[in-house]
Amino acid sequence: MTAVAEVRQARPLMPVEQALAQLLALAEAAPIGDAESLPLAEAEGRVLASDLVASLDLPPWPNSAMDGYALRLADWQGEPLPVSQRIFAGHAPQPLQPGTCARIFTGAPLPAGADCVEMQENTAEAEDGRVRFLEPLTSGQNIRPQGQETRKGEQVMSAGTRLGPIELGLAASLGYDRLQVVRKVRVAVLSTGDELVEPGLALGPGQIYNSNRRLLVSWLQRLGCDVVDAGILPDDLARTRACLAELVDVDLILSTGGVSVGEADYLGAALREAGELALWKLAIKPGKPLTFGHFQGVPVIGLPGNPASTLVTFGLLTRPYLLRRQGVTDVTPLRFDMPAGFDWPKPGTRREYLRARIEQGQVRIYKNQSSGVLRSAAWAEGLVEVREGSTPKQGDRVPFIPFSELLG
Ligand SMILES: Nc1nc2c(c(=O)[nH]1)N[C@H]1C(S)=C(S)[C@@H](COP(=O)(O)OP(=O)(O)OC[C@H]3O[C@@H](n4cnc5c(N)ncnc54)[C@H](O)[C@@H]3O)O[C@H]1N2
Ligand code: MOO
Ligand SMILES: [Mg+2]
Repeated sequence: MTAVAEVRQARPLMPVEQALAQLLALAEAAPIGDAESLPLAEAEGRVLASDLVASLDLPPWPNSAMDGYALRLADWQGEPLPVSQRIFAGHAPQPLQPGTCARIFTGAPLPAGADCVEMQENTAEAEDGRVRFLEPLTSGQNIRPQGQETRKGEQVMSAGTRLGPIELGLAASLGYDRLQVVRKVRVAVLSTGDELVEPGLALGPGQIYNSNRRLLVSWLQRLGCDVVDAGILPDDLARTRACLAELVDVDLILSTGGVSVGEADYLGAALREAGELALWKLAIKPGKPLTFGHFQGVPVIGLPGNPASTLVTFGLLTRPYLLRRQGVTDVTPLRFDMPAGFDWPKPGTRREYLRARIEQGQVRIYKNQSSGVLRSAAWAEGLVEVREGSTPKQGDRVPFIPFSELLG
């Protein structure tokens, strides 16, 4: 059968879960093995290459959780105690003199011999500057013990953790100024289509502006990828082959357009020729013709050209693939079950991802869900998932995936 005859054949659509599982398995088979050491300031968005082990106890010594007074409980018989020292954060205390208390401030080291801190609001000044404790006291109160957060030698983050502000803060709290991270994934972005013109230039007849390139390049940069802009590729089989053959030193070729069954859709043909088309046609809407293959050993993901299809298939399938190649285990976006603020009477044969937002606690969908309408996504705050065959009605709970789960 010729390639053209083959693509004209109807074939069953692959369920989204199955496609994702296959993509993740392919990602695991091609891990980005190299690591580099980076200062914390440059590590945001990157993936930890090795487990991070605490090099010290945290906190390194017992300290006060309150501004107040430290004392030894056994020294207190209900009478006011004299103050024998003042201890500020960042300063070393003297051992506590028996029969006295110490003025102490939040974060200051507890003096040896003290086993209790009382907040100043529960004290009163007595004669000679002594301190009267007004409430019952218990041993250990308001003390943050040494190692309460982390013990030296304990694993605090595992390889494959993505480093955001919180993880970087945690590494800093343990004194790390550099981390071993997986090297950046190199992704070539290719926009296919005779109709495409870059913004800023004049449009000729039949032309439109290339929006997918900007969307993908910005998104990939957020994901910590090294982007190679491979420009616009005209709809031509020979040019497609030649272009793919040049992109040899990348980890992934990510193209848009040219994956459906039109006579100017050449990406699938080029991959089919090269004998390595692993995935094509998914039960997803938008995004059905998503394509995965290899060209001369380099993985290629062909996203459908319609901008909303590009967005959905990048967010739900390509993003997890790229993260898994860096060793990230948890690549599943959170979904929140929310009451539908719409009726969906017609059951579909593909899993639909509708551009939606939350209004008054309900999921509302954009009026025009055409895959060519990127404005729907700009209006939206996320995607609502409608499963194959299901017909949610007003008030039924539907899974909502916020864009914030996908964009970073
Ligand atoms: N006979 C059939 N036709 C189509 C089918 C089908 O099953 N049978 N599927 C439709 C679906 S679903 C989709 S999605 C599209 C996917 O098409 P391609 O991936 O081949 O993309 P193109 O045909 O090249 O372009 C589609 C659409 O998107 C616009 N586009 C492309 N690239 C960009 C870009 N970088 N920036 C902005 N807009 C872009 C392009 O102009 C087209 O309008 O196929 C359906 N057809
Ligand atoms: O699957 Mo296409 O992406 O609906 O327009
Ligand atoms: Mg097409």
